[in-house]
Amino acid sequence: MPSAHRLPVLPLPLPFILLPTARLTIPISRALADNILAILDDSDAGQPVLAAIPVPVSLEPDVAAVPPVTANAPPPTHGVAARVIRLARTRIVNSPAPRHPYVLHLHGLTRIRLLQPLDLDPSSLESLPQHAVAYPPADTIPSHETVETFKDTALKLLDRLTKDSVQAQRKDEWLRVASMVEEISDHRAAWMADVLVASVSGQYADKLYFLAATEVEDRLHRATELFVKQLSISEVSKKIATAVDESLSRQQKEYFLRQQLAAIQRELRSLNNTAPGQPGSPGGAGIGMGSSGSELDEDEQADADDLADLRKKIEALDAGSEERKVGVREWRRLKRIPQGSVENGVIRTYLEWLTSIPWPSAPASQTTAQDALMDSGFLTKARAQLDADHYGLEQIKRRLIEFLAVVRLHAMADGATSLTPITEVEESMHKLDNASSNPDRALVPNGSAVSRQGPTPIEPPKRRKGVKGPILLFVGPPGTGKTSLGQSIAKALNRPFQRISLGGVRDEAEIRGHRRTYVASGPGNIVQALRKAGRSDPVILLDEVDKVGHSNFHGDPSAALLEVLDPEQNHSFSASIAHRDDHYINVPVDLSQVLFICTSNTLETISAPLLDRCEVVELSGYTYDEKMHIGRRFLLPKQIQANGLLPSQLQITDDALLHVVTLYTREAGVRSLERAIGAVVRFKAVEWAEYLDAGGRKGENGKTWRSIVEESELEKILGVPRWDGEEREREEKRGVVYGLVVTGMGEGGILPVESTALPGSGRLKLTGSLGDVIKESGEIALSWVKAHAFELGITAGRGIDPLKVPDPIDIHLHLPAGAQKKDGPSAGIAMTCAFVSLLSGATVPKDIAMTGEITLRGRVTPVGGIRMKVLGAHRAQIRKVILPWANRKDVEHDVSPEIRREMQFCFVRTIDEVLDAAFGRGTLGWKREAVLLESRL
Ligand SMILES: Nc1ncnc2c1ncn2[C@@H]1O[C@H](COP(=O)(O)OP(=O)(O)OP(=O)(O)O)[C@@H](O)[C@H]1O
Repeated sequence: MPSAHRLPVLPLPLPFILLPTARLTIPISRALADNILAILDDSDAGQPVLAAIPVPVSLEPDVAAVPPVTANAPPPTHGVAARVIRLARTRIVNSPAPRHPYVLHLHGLTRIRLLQPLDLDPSSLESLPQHAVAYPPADTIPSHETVETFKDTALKLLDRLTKDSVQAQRKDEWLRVASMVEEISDHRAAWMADVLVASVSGQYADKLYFLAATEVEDRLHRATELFVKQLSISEVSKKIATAVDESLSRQQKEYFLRQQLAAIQRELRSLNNTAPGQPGSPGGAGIGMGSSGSELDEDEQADADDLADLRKKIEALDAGSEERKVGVREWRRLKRIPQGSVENGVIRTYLEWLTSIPWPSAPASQTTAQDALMDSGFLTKARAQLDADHYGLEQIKRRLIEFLAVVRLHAMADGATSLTPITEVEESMHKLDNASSNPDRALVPNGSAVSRQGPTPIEPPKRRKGVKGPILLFVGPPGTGKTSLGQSIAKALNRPFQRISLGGVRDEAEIRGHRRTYVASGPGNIVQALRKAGRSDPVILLDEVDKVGHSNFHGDPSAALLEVLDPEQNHSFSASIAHRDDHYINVPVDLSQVLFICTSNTLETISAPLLDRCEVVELSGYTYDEKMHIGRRFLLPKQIQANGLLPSQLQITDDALLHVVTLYTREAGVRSLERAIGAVVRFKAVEWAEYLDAGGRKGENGKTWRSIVEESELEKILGVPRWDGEEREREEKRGVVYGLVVTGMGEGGILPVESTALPGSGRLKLTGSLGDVIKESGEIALSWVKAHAFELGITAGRGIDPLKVPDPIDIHLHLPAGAQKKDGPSAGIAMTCAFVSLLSGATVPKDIAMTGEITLRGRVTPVGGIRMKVLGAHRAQIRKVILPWANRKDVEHDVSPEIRREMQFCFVRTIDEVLDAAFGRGTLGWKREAVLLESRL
């Protein structure tokens, strides 16, 4: 270096390095900044030039002073002359003062060399010692080959950098540099080398080595070496990245290949199955990978099979239908979502539900149901079915046959070209029914009754839209055959039967399903029933509709139920299909083909809108006689079969059965009778088994086997009779009268009305969980008795309060079974009789029971539940019932002739008549003229 000059030396600590043409920003200490400022102040030119010399000393005191890469590096004498562009103070808010609070911006100008190596004492790094520097000679023109090699390598490196750049802007920059390199002339090549080496990343030592190259030729060689090294580094990293990528895609490839393999195995297996003649063929054995595979492979296989099944089911859905669209959409989502994820499972479950619902479009077996309806002998067969399953219930069976006839007419009207309004059809049905009292005659749609022996063949309709009719509501106590009647209707219609228990349903979602956003969501019970039925036209029995919850924070289940029982669809011939949504399925589900039947124990708690949609069919309960028949003809054979005996192996005598019916059960239905008969049959089955075990001769205790069950054996089998002596315990007592009630379960029975007098001040006390209406009835009854105390012979003169004279008393009236709530006006006459009995001393016989509402003027007005009450009274062995005159028609219509024959009915209009009927004429000291006189007043 020929010329020498003195410059302040700025040591560049590790890892900073500045090349000619490049720019650099470094943090510096306050002391160094002060020194630079001092130079700036002295400088005339404004931007002083420093000698920037890279030194192997770190800015951070704890970093090793000389890193290994620089161990063989030349001593710190080489650097660049750098112009100070800017000195600034860094501002970091709320932070302690940094050790290097200033930043210095430098611009590299040209290579220089210190004539004396720099002292690496740390204190000298803070000062700017003046050093003598030498400038290199002016650049010569390098050889063309050297330039070409340099350009070649540089372009390769630039190409790699362009390819590896992720950002588009960076790519463009590299491309621009590459085009510059291509066009650079030989004498500018060395300058280009400085620019490129400053721009590409490289190791500190390599750059230091490059900086020290003062000769042009040498500089280009060193730059080429550096590029080659850089290129190989980036190629190696690329290779590593590709290798990682490849290993990932190999896994994917393996997965797809496995899937294909599974599909091929499946196909081969089905081929083998269809060619039973060559099960052991070499080809087949060779391919039989399934046999050598583990059970884990089988699991995978089963999973793939399930998916294939699901796909087939979606493809089987009617093209263009809503369910198909949703199915396809969800299937696509399923394919996108990784297997084993929660979402995947959720979609699969949904698709399984969606495809398992019997959509009307599916190739359904409704034809069988339709054929059954179109069969001209349909009603005869239906009647036979009802008779085969149920004893008695004549009126109900007649009503059901009417119902089925309407269903049939609807089905046929659907197929007819002009649609008849439902009312007309129903009217014609009723006319037909009235015209034809002959049970041997069946109803046909053309409005005439014809003999069953020669039914007119009916032309099947061209179009089939399912069958409709009013919604039946069976109301009655438990065990009276509501469910089994529903089953018989389903059998008659040749449709599947499903029962949905609505008792205690509080959550709307139980009917409508949960939205799919809920974890473990699923469809509602209507859709579940449809799936179980496997057809879109089942008979669905909605059990205990009276016990469905009303609006609460879980929604409104009764409103959801109403929607299911949409009257629009059930009371019209409209061809439109009523759709009801299930929140989970979220595709309109067509319920127009479903025949809904509801059951309930009582009408009281059913909401009015629901009641409005239903045709009520009341089942009141059975008499002893009917129970005997049901027991013998239906329940006993059923139990014998259920317990594995033969009819010849067990007989129950009439006396024994009557004993069971009367003394072991008292309910309106036959459920406990069925249980009791079941217990008897099981007892005998055990005896029979023991008898067989003992060699077929002697049974338990050495007795021989007896197939006949007699009355005397019952106590041993069923225990002490529950109702034995109940009648005997009933007493004819002053102040006690028997009323008639219907319980919340719809069961009729008798209820004692007890009254007693105790010292007091003329007050009435009423107990027994009584509601307001029944309490008011009690007050009316007492007021009437007080007002007529003289006429009844209770007081010696008019205007005397029997509760004050001769002694002041209180009356306490109680209705037992205090835990059960009681209300209603029907105990009016019973309470009046109880007060009269208590105050007059006359008693009402214990086999008399009564029901009826009273008015203050002494009139008796009608009450409900007569049939249930009368049946209950009959079961309780009451001989005489006192009923309001206006209820006469109920007894005539609803009470069977046997019961009417066995019991005495007194229909009364006034309390006078009640008292005569209850106490017997002449028992009370009536002063009737006075009553008449008062009546006239
Ligand atoms: N008239 C009848 N003839 C023959 N069997 C009958 C008759 N009535 C009821 N049963 C039988 O009594 C049993 C109980 O009847 P079912 O289950 O239909 O009663 P339910 O009214 O539906 O009772 P719940 O209200 O408790 O559901 C059944 O086995 C049924 O077959």
